[in-house]
Amino acid sequence: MWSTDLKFGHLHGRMRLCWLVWLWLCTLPVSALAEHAIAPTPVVRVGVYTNMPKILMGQDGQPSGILGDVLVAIAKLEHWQLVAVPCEWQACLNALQNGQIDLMPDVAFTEQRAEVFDFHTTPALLSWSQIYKRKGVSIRAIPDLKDQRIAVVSGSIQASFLATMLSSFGITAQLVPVDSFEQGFERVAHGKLDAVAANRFFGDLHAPSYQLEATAIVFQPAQLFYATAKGKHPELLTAIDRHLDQWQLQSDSPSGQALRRWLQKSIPSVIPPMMWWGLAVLLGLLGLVSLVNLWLRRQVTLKTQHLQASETRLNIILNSVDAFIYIKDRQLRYQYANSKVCELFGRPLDQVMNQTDEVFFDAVTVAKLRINDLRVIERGERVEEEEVNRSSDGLVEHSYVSVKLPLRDAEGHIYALCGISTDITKRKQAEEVIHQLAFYDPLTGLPNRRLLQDRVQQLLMTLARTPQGAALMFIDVDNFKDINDTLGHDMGDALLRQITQRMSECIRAQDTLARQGGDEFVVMLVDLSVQPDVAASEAQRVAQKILARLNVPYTLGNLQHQASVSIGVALVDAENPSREELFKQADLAMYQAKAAGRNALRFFNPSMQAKVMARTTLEADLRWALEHDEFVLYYQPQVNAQGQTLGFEALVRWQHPMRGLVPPGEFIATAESCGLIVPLGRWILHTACQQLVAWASQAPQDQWTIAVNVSAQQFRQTDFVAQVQKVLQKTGAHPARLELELTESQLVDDIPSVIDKMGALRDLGVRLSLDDFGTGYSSLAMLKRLPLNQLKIDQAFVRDMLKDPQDAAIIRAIVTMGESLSLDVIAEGVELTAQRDALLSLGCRYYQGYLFGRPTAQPTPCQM
Ligand SMILES: Nc1nc2c(ncn2[C@@H]2O[C@H](COP(=O)(O)O[C@H]3[C@@H](O)[C@H](n4cnc5c(=O)[nH]c(N)nc54)O[C@@H]3COP(=O)(O)O)[C@@H](O)[C@H]2O)c(=O)[nH]1
Repeated sequence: MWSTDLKFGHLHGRMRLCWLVWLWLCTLPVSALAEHAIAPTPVVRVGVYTNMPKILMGQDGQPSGILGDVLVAIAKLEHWQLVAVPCEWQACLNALQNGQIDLMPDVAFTEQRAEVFDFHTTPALLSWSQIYKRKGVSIRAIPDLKDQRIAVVSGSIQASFLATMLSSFGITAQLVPVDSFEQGFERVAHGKLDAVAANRFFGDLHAPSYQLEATAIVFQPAQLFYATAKGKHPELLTAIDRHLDQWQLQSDSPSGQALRRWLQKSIPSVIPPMMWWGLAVLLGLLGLVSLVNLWLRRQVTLKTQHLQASETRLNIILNSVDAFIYIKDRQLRYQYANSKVCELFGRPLDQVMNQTDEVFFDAVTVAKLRINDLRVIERGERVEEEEVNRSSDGLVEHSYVSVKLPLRDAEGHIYALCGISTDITKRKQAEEVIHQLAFYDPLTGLPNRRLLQDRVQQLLMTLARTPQGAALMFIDVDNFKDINDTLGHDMGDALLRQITQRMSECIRAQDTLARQGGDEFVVMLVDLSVQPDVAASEAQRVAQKILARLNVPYTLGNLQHQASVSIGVALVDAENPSREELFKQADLAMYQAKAAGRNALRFFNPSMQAKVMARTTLEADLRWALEHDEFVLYYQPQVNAQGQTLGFEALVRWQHPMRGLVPPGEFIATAESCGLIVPLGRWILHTACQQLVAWASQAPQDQWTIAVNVSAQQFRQTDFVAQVQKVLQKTGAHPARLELELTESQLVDDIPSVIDKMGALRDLGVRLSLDDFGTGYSSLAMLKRLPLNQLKIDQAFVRDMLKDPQDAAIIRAIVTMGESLSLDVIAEGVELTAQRDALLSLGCRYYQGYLFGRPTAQPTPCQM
C-alpha cells in the first residue's frame, strides 16, 4: 500500500474503488520485463520543462518527477539512452514538432495537437485543474468566483477552459494572466490577487509553502501522455503503451512507485478530513468523467471516420453520376458543384465556388434561371422544368431537365437550393430530327401531308369558335412526269424546289404551304374575309399571283424550262363538313382546272366559280371603264328648311356601253376589293372640283357645295391629304365648297392618325361630313375629338321614322348631339313631305332626298 492509500483507510470501499479506477497506475512484475531482448541502445531526446511534481530536470541530468521517473523506468527496460533537453513548455512543443527532440512528456490530448503529434493510447497520468485561494478569501463553490481576481497562466488550457466555464455559468470574474504557476501563487500569497488556477499536482505540492488553500472548485480533467512528432516514432509510443498496460495490473509497478514517491512529497502531513471526503468524491467523479471522456473520444473518432468514409463515398457517387448537381445559397452563389458542373464551366471547383450564373451563362439564360431559383429560394417551391442554357459567350447551347429543391435548416428556414440537371440536348436533337422526318418533306423542307392535315383540322376547330374566311388550294404541276422522264429526277427535284421557293413568296406568314407528295402542293389560306364572295376573290388573287409567278421560265442546269400549274380552290368555312370532304373538294376543283387546259384556276363550288368569274370580268371591265372615261358624276341637291339648294352630293355612275347606266351599288365593292377605288376616287374628286370651278363664275351657284364620298381605302392612303390639296390646286376649286363624306367605320381604327388627317383636311379649308350616321359605333367622346362640320343621318332612320318611334328618337338624339357639338345635321333619303316636317319638328334643318330632287347628270337645284 502506498502512503496516500493509508490516508484513505477510513473511506468507504466504493470510494476507494473510484479512486483506484481513476488512478490507473498499476504495477507489473519486474521479471516480465526480462522478456525484452536487448537491442542496440537508441538515443531518445526528451523535452524536460519544470512542472513539479509531474516533470522536472533531475540532479543527474535525467528527467525526474512522476512522468520523468516513469520514463526513466521504461527507458531502462527498453535500453534507450535518454538525453534530457531542458526547455520551456511552448519551446518544447515546437522542438518536438520540428524534430529537435523525440519525445515530450506531460502533453494533454487535444484534437488540434493530434494533428501534429502522435500519442500513445493508455494515459500516463490523469490530472485536473483546481482553484487555490489565499486564506481568508471566501471561495467555496463556482458562484463564489464572481468578481474575484484569479491568476491564470497566459495561453494555458486552464485559462481558456476557466473562461468558458465561467461564461457558461454567467459569472464575471477578473482573469489575470501570469507567466507561470509560481508567479500566480506568489501574487495571490502577497494579496495582489484572490486566487490562482493551477494543475492539481503543482497546486497540491506548492500551496502549503505559499500559505494557500485548495478550494473544492475542480475543473478540466485531462489525460496526460508522452507525445512524439506526427509519424516520427511509433516504436517509442508502442513501447510506452506496452509498459503502462502491464503496470496497470501490478501493485508495485514503477509507475505506482513514482506516483507514491512524488505525491507523498506534495501532500501536507495534516489534511482536514472533510477535504479528503470532498476530494475523494471529486476524484471519483473525475475518474468517471475520464472514462466517459475516453469512451466519447473513441466514439467521436469512430463517427469521424464513418463520416469521412460516407463523404468520400458520396463524392464518388456525385461525381460519377451523369447529372449536373449543385447547391446555391440564398444569394444564388454556388456552394457546391460536382465534377460535371465544373467540366461544363471549364473551371476547377474553387473557381466555381461563390460565383453566380452571370459568370457562366449569357444574360437571357441568367434571367430565366434566376426566376426559377427565386421560386425555390423565396417561395420554397420544388421546380421541375426544361431549361435551355447558353454559355456566356453565346456559343454553346444545351437543353436540360432540371429539378430544384429548397434546402432547409433544423428550424425549417431555407438556406440554399439543390439543383440536379440532366443534359437532354442529344435527346432534343433526336426528337427534332424525328419531328422533321415525321412532319416535313425532306426535299423541299415544307410541311408534309400529315402536318397539313393537322393544321387543316386545327383550322376547322378554330372556325367553329371564331368566324373567319379560309381556303384550301390544291396545286399540281402540269406535265411534271414529262420533266422527270426527259430531264431526269434530279432536274425534277430542282424544279420542285424552285416552285416551292416561288410559291412561298406569294403567301403570307400565317398561311401554310405544304407538299402532299410528288408534284402536288397545297396552300391553306387563313384570315380571309368572312363574306364568302370577298374571301373567294382574296383566294383568287393569291392563286392568280401563284399562276403568274410559276409561269416565269426556270433555269434547270443549262436549260430554260417553262412550267405551269393547275389550281383547285375550296373555300373553308364553319359549314364545311369535314377535313376529308374539304380535301376532296379542292382536289376535284384542281382536276377541273386541269381539264380546262392547265395553267388554270377553278373553284369547287360552281356558283362561287361563276361569281368569281363575274368578279374577274367586272374588275377587267372597271379597269377598261376608267381608262376609257366611262364613269360619270350625278348630282343630288341638298336643301335647307326653306327648300333652298345649298349644294349637291356627287354620286358616281358607270355609263356601260352594253349594260347602260350602272349604279354604284354594282361596282363600288369590287372596285374597293381590287384596289381600283383609289384611282376612281381620284377621278371623282377631280371631276367634282372641276364642277365647283364651273359654278364659281356666277351666283347663286358660286355658293353651292359638292359633297364627295371618300372610300375607306382612299382615306387610308398616307398621301390622301396631299392628293386633295393637289386636286384643289390643279383645278382652282375653293376648298370651302368641297365637303368630304367619311363613314364611321373609316374612323375607328387608329383614331389618333385619323384625327391628324382630318385636322390637316380642315386646315386646307375643306368641310368634313360623317355619312350614314347612327349605323356605326361613334361615341360622343370620339365625336368630340373629330374636327367635323356635319352629321348625316342615315336614310334607314328617315325611311321608317313615321312608323317607328324608335327611329324618331334616334334622329332626335342625333340632332341633340349635333347641336351640343356645334355640328350641322342633314338627313338623307327624305322622300315625303311628312318626313321633312317630322325632321323639322325634331330640329333637323337640312335635307337630301328624292323629295328635293333625284341624282342627275346636270346639277339641278330644288324646285320646291
Ligand atoms: N366611294 C364612293 N361611293 C359612292 C359614290 N357614289 C355613290 N356611292 C355610294 O354608292 C352607294 C349607292 O349610291 P347611289 O346608288 O348613288 O345612292 C345614293 C342616292 O341615290 C340614294 N338616295 C338619295 N336620296 C334618296 C332617297 O330619297 N331615297 C332612296 N331610296 N335613295 C336615295 O342614296 C345614296 C346616297 O348615299 P350616301 O352616299 O350614303 O349619301 C352609296 O352608299 C354611296 O355612298 C362615289 O362617288 N364614291
